[in-house]
Formats: sequence, structure tokens, C-alpha cells
Amino acid sequence: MLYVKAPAKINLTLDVLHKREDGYHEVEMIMTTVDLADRIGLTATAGEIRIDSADRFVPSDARNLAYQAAQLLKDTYQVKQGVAITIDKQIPVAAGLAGGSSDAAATLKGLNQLWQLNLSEDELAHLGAQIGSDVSFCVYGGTALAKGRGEKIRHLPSPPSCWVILAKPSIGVSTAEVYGGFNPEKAVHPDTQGMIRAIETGNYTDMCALLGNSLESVTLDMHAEVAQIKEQMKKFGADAVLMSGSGPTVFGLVEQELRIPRIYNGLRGFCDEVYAVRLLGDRQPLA
Ligand SMILES: C[C@@](CO)(OP(=O)(O)O)[C@H](O)COP(=O)(O)OP(=O)(O)OC[C@H]1O[C@@H](n2ccc(N)nc2=O)[C@H](O)[C@@H]1O
Ligand SMILES: Nc1ncnc2c1ncn2[C@@H]1O[C@H](COP(=O)(O)OP(=O)(O)O)[C@@H](O)[C@H]1O
Repeated sequence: MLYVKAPAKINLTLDVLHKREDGYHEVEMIMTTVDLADRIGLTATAGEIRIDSADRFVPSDARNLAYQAAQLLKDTYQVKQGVAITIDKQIPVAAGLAGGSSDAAATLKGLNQLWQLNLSEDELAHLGAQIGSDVSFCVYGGTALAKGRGEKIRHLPSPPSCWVILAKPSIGVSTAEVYGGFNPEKAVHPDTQGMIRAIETGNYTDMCALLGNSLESVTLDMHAEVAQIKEQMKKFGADAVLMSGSGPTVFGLVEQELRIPRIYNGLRGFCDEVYAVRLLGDRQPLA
């Protein structure tokens, strides 16, 4: 079996510019991967695509984004073989951490090897955009500025290294619903260029100060728990906190490792799903 890692992402900034004619929103966002990852196993079959996951929230049919990735490659390149895909789910589902998108991206990369398609990363990223807006970024990983509906990628250097505390309240959030609730009149717009400078110059203080997400207030208005978790995370000592993507996961940046146990243990009192991970920063090897 071929194994591929599928890491989660967080959005350091997420600026929603406007709603487009096609219903999607034009965005500018800085995404970076963290070392919380699903593990995708791929085994060639005679022709069919199968999905196997022990996680009850992960669909095991064509709704699964990894299934869609395999189907897309099979149809586009007339591949006769099929694949059995196992998903060892570690990333919380519907959390704003792009778990499904990362599974799809890992499947594209793994099948490129297994089915010997010889496609470039750029070709895989381009195909990935047909599956979902975040899939192109997940093909590359690392740190990037994403524009368009999320599929136009410009690579950025690694942010200054730090710990990331992730806390997910026990609610799932629909990305479409959150974008649907976006109100341009009330929107806050993060300083994307400032964040790029902070990353390029390795300025941790500025990176913390410039975290921002236009979708945060939409989800906060729907779910009071998210605001409570933000408050708790700040109180327990995170340097800066923000909701990731459309939520509901809240992340906190922490420079000093010594502070992690207090924040982690404090949050565990409120929230079942808490993780202390590192920023991955750089793009990672395949497996
Ligand atoms: C908000 C973000 C931020 O990284 O991530 P998540 O919270 O999902 O992790 C992304 O923009 C989510 O990307 P992704 O989850 O791939 O979205 P898609 O499947 O393409 O779209 C789901 C739905 O979200 C809305 N959508 C998505 C992207 C976008 N730029 N504008 C939109 O309006 C559309 O209503 C679309 O039907
Ligand atoms: N491989 C997968 N892992 C998780 N969820 C998936 C997957 N494939 C499809 N989904 C569906 O996608 C939806 C969004 O899941 P996910 O990608 O985890 O969240 P988000 O878009 O918030 O980052 C879920 O409701 C789930 O039903």
C-alpha cells in the first residue's frame, strides 16, 4: 500500500473581497500547513474506486473528496485501474481545516505515482481546483497566498516558527452557509500585504498582530461557543487567536513551548478536541 500524508491548514489571513457572478466569493488568503495530518492509503484495484474510513463523519461514496479526486484522474486520463482508498482521519471534519480538501490533494499526488501518470504538481493543482477551492493549495502545501476563489497560488516562505493550539467546538459548520452570511457592509478586511511582509521578514510579533478573517464575525454570530473559545485561549496565554477558514476551529499562536500545557489543559475543560501542533511552514515530501 502507498501511504500519503494529508496535513491540515490554517488561514493566517482570509479577506473576502466580493461575491462573483458564478456565486463564489473572490478571496485573498494566506494559508499554511500544520503537523496535524490524515493518512491516506492507496492500493490498486481492477477498476473500481472504494473508500474505507473508521470515522463516521467521513462519507464512503462519491461524496468523499478523495473519491472525487480518483474519479477525476480516472476519467481525464482514461485509467483502467481503480483504487482502494483508506482514510485514517486525524483532522476534525467540517472544521475549517481543509481535511477533505487535503485528502483529495493527497489522493491526486499518490495516484500520480501509483498509476504512473507523470503529471507535474502544477497540473495536479489545476485539476484539484475542479474538486474544491482549497484543493490546489493542499496539493502544494507549505505557505501561500491564495487568490481567485482560492485556486490561484503564489508561494510564500515559511512563517516564523511557533506552536499552534487548535480547539474545535463540537459543532460542524457549512462553508457555503458561512459565505452566504457574509455581509460586505459589515466586513473587516485583514492587511494581507502586511502579513506577507511579516512572513518574509520573520517578524513573529507582526504576524500575531495582523491575523484576520473576514468570515469570523459571520460564524461568531451563529455560534457563541466560538467567541468563548477565543476568549479562553487568550486568557490561558496564547499570543494571538483567530478562527480558521469558515470555522468553527479556533487557533492560537504560541512562541514559548513552556506555555503550551496551561493553554492545552485549560481548553480541554471546555472543548473535547484540542491539539498542540507545529506550523509545518515549508512544503513537505510526499509520504
Ligand atoms: C473558507 C475556506 C478558507 O480556506 O476554507 P474552509 O473553512 O472550508 O476550510 C475556503 O474558502 C473554502 O474552500 P472549500 O471548502 O474548498 O470550498 P468549496 O468546496 O469550493 O465551496 C463550498 C461552498 O463555499 C462557497 N465558497 C467557497 C469558496 C469561495 N471562494 N467562495 C465561496 O462562496 C460556495 O458557496 C461553495 O459552494
Ligand atoms: N475525505 C473527507 N474528509 C472529511 N470530510 C469530507 C471528506 N470528503 C467529503 N467530506 C465532506 O466535506 C465536508 C467538509 O469537510 P472538511 O473538508 O473536513 O471541512 P472544511 O471544508 O471545513 O475544511 C464534510 O461535511 C464531509 O461530509
